[in-house]
Amino acid sequence: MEQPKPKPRFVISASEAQTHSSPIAKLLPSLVAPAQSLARPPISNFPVAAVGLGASGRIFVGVNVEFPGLPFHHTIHAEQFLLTNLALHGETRLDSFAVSAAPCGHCRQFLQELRDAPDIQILITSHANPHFTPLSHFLSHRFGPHDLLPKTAPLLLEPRHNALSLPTPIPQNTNPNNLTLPALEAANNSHAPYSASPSGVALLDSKGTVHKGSYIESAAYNPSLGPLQAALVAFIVGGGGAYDEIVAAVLVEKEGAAIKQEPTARLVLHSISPHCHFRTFLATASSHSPISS
Ligand SMILES: O=c1ccn([C@H]2C[C@H](O)[C@@H](CO)O2)c(=O)[nH]1
Ligand SMILES: [Zn+2]
Repeated sequence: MEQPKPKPRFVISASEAQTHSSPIAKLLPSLVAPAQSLARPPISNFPVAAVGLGASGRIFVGVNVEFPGLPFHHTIHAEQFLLTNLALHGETRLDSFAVSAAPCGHCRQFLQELRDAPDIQILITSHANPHFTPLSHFLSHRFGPHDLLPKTAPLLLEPRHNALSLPTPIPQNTNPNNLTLPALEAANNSHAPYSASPSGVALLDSKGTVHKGSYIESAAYNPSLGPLQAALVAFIVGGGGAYDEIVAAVLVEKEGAAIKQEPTARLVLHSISPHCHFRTFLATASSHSPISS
């Protein structure tokens, strides 16, 4: 008798991945089609899923997310979602991933933020003869972090602390939902070495769960993923449904920063959850901040 198909999930533990009878090279592509049902593409109706293996042995899923009523550049690509999901769970390396369609140029560029990016193995399940091929084959002559940063700078997924702090005390009446500290933590994890303008968002849903997202920059600037998008990834991974379940949001960004997230985050949030309460707090960077040196 055929086994009932397990429901697709965004994270699979290493021990669970090992209990599967198929080797990882077969398991990753086998999870792509079921994971496509987790995508949210109301405009294109083109669901994309990327299923990746982290260095810890855990398996992570990324899907595309589209926002009706907003310009296309707010879209989250499946590969961006995958990297955000890895960051959210403290995974430090992406080994390989299987994806339902060829990664676009924007995603090939976004993946350059990872250490040893050229070695990441990619399999496209919709191809006639699917097999793993290194990212360097998809994007040769890369432009990446090494073009702009010193070799020692932490890359995406590598441990960092941006040394941001908030003026104390934060008045209690401005912090009704305890979102400020999670948003500060997210800002301190943000990968923003090109602008030195880290930021983070914390969202509160109607069940009382907090979801954190850290802004992720790309060396090529435009493929960067905003802090609200990153927090929406956490909301979706955390089982969130409709966006109007998001009742409150806090953005933390750096005082006097070269780039500002506040107007864009407010606009996107207002569009997807019109009654959501939104506040911004400005953080100061200590003079020993690794990103301002
Ligand atoms: O590399 C890619 C290419 C496209 N898409 C998504 C974006 C949009 O939602 C839809 C159509 O382009 O597919 C991805 O997620 N990854
Ligand atoms: Zn893409």
